[in-house]
Amino acid sequence: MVRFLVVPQWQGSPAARAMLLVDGASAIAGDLPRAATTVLEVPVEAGEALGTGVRRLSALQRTRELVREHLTADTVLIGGDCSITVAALDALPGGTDDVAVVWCDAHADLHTPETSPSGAFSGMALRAVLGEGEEQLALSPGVPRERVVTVGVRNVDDAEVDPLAALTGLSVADLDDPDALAAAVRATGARRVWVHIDVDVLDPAAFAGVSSAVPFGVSPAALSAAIRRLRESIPLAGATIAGFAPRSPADAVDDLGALLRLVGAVA
Ligand SMILES: NC(=[NH2+])NCCC[C@H](N)C(=O)O
Repeated sequence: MVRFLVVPQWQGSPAARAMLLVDGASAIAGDLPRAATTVLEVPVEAGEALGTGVRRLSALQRTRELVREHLTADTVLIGGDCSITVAALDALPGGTDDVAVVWCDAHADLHTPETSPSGAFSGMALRAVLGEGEEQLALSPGVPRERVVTVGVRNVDDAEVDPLAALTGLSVADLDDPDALAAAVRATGARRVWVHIDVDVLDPAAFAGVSSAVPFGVSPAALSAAIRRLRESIPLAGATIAGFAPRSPADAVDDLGALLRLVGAVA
């Protein structure tokens, strides 16, 4: 049975109001089956960079330990900021040798501490999945780039252009074909797949509660259909739904339909 692990980490976010991610995590948690849900008590304080180029590194490390203690097979992680996926893959039962990673996100998240405009770890999260960047946080071994598929990335900083081009990427329009994602992941040869969803991959017209909205995203229906089709050919190793940052409880209610649709697709 699927377990939900709610990780209200905000310290990886570059947003001015990053703490809205904590509200987003609890709004989602309130709609999950209680018996299958664990809410982690992550640090509330900001933490320190400890001489690295990653802001709030100490808090991120503490949360990573907590994820390691609680992650089981078949876990759906609920964020929080999107860097919690790195913690999950680091602790994944069975390791990542047979795992493909599908990164659904408006942003490429391919910075290193040297290139990051913000010092926020969420902007470095996919790079850390590849095993690069700050070594205290990067996966070791990383997931080889041949086993990473990006979906809906459309806000790319200059330093991210080359590393993004080295990955297989599906555009928003590519998802018009509901089989495209399954085919791309099958081509990696992986036997399991981790699906990472930052909700900013969705179109802002369909989903408002994100810290930095990027126009021309995917529809909740197209993304859910692609994930369901994917799961018919490759089993999930787990999934992440991150980046929900509602401005108010009333706004959170507006987005819950789309969120539950995504939860239904991965759980
Ligand atoms: N998944 C996200 N919300 N990423 C935000 C990254 C924004 C920007 N590229 C940075 O590194 O600061």
